[in-house]
Amino acid sequence: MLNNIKKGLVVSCQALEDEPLFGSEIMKRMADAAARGGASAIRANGTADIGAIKQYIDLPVIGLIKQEYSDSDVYITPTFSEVEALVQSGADMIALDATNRVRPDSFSLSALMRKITAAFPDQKWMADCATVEECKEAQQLGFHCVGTTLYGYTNETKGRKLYDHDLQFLKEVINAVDLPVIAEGNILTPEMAARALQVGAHAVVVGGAITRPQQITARFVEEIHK
Ligand SMILES: CC(=O)N[C@H](C=O)[C@@H](O)[C@H](O)[C@H](O)COP(=O)(O)O
Repeated sequence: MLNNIKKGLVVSCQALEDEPLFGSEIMKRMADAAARGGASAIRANGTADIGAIKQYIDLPVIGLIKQEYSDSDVYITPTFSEVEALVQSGADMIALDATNRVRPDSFSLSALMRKITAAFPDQKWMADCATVEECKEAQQLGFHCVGTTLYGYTNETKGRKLYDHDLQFLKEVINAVDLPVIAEGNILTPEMAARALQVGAHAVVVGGAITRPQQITARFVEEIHK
């Protein structure tokens, strides 16, 4: 899986229930469009979307389940039960929140990793991180790659964007770990994606700039009304 996406573009095809494109019929077509455009893999949320995409096109899928819990801010594949569902859905790699935030039931990331790697020894794991320390920790815990997915989305990193200072955070992560580093989060243009690969990212994930037309429209509207 990681070899297949090397220096490639992973397109994140996600629409939540409150978004206009919500629904597996639409997401599988979005994934088909990405495949026809040359994507090397798809990132998708939820077993319904993942199943539909895997049936419809022939690309590897990085799967996650966004699930909110009242006792935690962690919402990307927070617990064993989401992992179990993702394994059954056939996701080729599973992405989990690997931040240092408290997880549901205060179950630690290291305990969760022990449990899931024992239960599903052949599965590949991607760590969605927000800090360099979290990426280093993820490497220790046995993840196969790390992503910059949550940079700017935790209290500790609020207000920051991956593209700040010519991708400084991404470069720091690449220097700090030996694992493949996936550049993900707020990559808005082809030039930014190319730059992420140029500075050493293994692959780049682009979501909203390709698959969330409401975000794309809002950027156009903001620019023309400046
Ligand atoms: C922070 C969070 O919840 N990120 C989610 C992770 O799967 C998705 O909502 C993003 O679309 C994805 O990371 C790609 O990023 P962007 O859409 O910015 O290209």
